[in-house]
Amino acid sequence: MEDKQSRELRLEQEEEEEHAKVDVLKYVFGFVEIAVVKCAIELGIADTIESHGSPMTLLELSSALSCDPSPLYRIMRVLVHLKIFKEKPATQLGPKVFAQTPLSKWLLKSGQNSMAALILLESSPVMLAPWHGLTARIQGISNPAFEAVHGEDVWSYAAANPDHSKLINKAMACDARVTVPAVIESCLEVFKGIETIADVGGGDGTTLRLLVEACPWIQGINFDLPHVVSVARECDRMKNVGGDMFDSVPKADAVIMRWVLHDWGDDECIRILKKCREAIPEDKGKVIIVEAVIDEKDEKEDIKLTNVRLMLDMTSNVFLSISLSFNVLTTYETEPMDGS
Ligand SMILES: C[S@@+](CC[C@H](N)C(=O)[O-])C[C@H]1O[C@@H](n2cnc3c(N)ncnc32)[C@H](O)[C@@H]1O
Repeated sequence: MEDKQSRELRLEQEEEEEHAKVDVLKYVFGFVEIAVVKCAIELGIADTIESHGSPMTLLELSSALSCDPSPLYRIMRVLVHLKIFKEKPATQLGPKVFAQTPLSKWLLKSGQNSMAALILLESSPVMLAPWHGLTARIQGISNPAFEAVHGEDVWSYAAANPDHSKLINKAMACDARVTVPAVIESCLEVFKGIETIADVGGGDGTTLRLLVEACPWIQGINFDLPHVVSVARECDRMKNVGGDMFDSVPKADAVIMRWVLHDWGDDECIRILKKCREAIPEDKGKVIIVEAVIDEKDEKEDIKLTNVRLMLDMTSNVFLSISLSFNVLTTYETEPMDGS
């Protein structure tokens, strides 16, 4: 006869098998979530409800978006299931309505908290195609998968394709608008005493603009590839300089790099850091790195953030040279170089 312990173990295994039967279907249809969210952004569903000023019925929404109500309803049903929008029950006076949630507001096409550009970048055909080369990449058969598909690395491709470059810059800017104020608020001490700072790989200058606005004692240089800075915005106490960080970095009291090193392998990171070291004063220079860090030993980590860090690391693996990822602000005070 089965004892209590064996019975419990058997029931636990049966339960796990039941869950697995359903869980595996996530991988059959996983791509649909991204496609539906992308569609919601492209249609401007969140923007339409926002400018309407109150929740909308299906007919109001379909008329505002010039869509057939039936397919729109099916998209809305998924978006409600994903808790991106809320469906509020019908009242005596009218039918059910669709309302914004904190999550749908991240899908607005513009504004302080918009992540739309980053979602549109990552779900663009250009960025999705390389994922088909992940296996070959892991087996070491191919170059970074982006190069294998597009024939050149991400940055050369962006230089030759202004629309894609614009999408990258917009995507980076929307993330910067969210993370940079948090970095400044929690690490203001780091920026005290810095008179000039170069943002290396600074994109369209959003990070630096937020920094000089919050720290009026700082003058900034936004440094990036020439095709990027040629379309970057100018603002007070900040200028744009084009160049290649593997050749040299503009001289300043400090260098900041946000989301740059994770794009490169160890050898390239060392070359970039040496150029940063040459650009700052011997005795009091700073290199400030803002990155995602995977801490495999931290068992108390927020599981959702760990998920984001691991996924970000996979994008580095597919698109670029191999690297680990970081997510904290780290500063290195300068020390005399020993030539290594
Ligand atoms: C992931 S983006 C980060 C943008 C920006 N730091 C931010 O946080 O929004 C990486 C940036 O590095 C720039 N970059 C790539 N290669 C470069 C190079 N050789 N010299 C200077 N910038 C480079 C890219 O053009 C891009 O703007």
